[in-house]
Amino acid sequence: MALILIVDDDTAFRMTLAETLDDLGYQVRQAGSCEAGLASLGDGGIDLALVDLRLPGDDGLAFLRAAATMAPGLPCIVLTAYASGSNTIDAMRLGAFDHLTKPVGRDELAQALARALRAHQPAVAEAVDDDTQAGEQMLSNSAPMRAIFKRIGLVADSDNSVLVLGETGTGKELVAQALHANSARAAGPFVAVNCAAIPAELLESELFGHVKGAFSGAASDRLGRFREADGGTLFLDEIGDMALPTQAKILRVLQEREVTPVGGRQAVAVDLRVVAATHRDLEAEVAAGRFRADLWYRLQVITIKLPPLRARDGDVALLATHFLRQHVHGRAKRLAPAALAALQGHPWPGNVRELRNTMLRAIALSEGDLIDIEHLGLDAAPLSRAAPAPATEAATAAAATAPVTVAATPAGTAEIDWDGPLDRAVELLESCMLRRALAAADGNRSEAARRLGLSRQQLYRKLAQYDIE
Ligand SMILES: Nc1ncnc2c1ncn2[C@@H]1O[C@H](COP(=O)(O)OP(=O)(O)OP(=O)(O)O)[C@@H](O)[C@H]1O
Repeated sequence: MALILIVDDDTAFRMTLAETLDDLGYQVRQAGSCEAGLASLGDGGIDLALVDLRLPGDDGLAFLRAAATMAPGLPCIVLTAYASGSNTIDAMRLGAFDHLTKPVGRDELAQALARALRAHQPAVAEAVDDDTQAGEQMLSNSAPMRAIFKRIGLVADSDNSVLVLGETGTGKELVAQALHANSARAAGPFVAVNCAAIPAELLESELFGHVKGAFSGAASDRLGRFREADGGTLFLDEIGDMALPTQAKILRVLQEREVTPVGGRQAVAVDLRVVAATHRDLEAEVAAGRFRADLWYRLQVITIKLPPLRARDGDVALLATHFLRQHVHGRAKRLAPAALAALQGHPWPGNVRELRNTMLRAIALSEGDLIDIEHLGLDAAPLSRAAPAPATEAATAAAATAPVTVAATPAGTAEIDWDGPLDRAVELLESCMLRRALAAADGNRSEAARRLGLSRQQLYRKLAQYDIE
């Protein structure tokens, strides 16, 4: 019978957990602190440890660190009341086998224990620099995101390229930052380039730099993003939007590990890790001849695919309250139950970014301390709703004082044939949303792009595609 050590300072929780473990047929030892847990570990015989991350004094991470030396290979499952990206990532880097969020269901616990005891892998403990924190916290309590946090923890230290996939606003940049912050390169620079936002003719000089006089306007030498990221991580966002000739050049740099600035003769060595991201289906782009297969192979050595927000159980409520707490200054505001239900029922095509913007707008629009359904600006029928909320706080405030009235458009969503071909329906929806966003932004394309969560280049392409003036 396996002997399980529970390390948790919450006596009531520990007792209940011990009873459940007893019920499941395990022997149990209990400890209320990191020190007591390590002492118990020193007594020997422990097959697995269940460890709360938040402990008074030395915390759960300190326990994991010490356990890796005292009992290498001991499977540890981390328990927290509140799973954040960084604590899961840290725990996984320290060799934790799994991560469970309290309250822990009996079935979930039974499965996790069975898995951990079966695998009983040697711990992959490595020294962790306590200062390595992702800039912004990635929050989630959902199972698919917990799996993502674990993956980040496991691959952060490798130097292989990582391809981050996922719909717009799912947090791809945050993943790239977390990979960097938890890697051995954390002390080096993190340089992000949005490949879709830079005109194709400038992208090369932006990425590889140029020498003075390389072209008219090149008044001085420019390092370029690859060399700026030397010793750190280069994040190539929207790589699926990059032109084929630039793709060829990126591939060469990744192969040779050196860059030649535009107009320069001398190649310069670079030492960096590349993380690329796209909301596009790169495999389909490869099949369509718009993305180089050899670059795709090289980038997708490690792939992290973020689930859309609608597939993250419980996260809408968690994130909505988080954004409320983060952005309400002064008197606290709370969400009415109907507003929470509306948030939970919304499909969130713009994912976490759209939720964040919706909350910012609601905060600006609600005068009292209650955020109700009318402050959210979510339409009952999600597919015919207006463009997503503005992206910046300034724009949010502006939108709050100037409510947008949008004229009926020639290509309204009412024309969509719901039983017809999907392509046609998507085209109608897109062109309708483009027109509405342009109307709402008084024809200002930058503002319309922001409302739609597109780069200006993407917007221009779409306007041309639908022949919209
Ligand atoms: N799990 C999360 N917890 C808290 N904030 C999040 C989370 N995921 C995303 N965000 C926030 O949502 C916004 C969008 O995130 P991010 O820019 O990383 O998405 P993205 O997938 O890179 O978007 P795009 O495809 O448009 O480039 C940011 O403000 C980010 O801080």
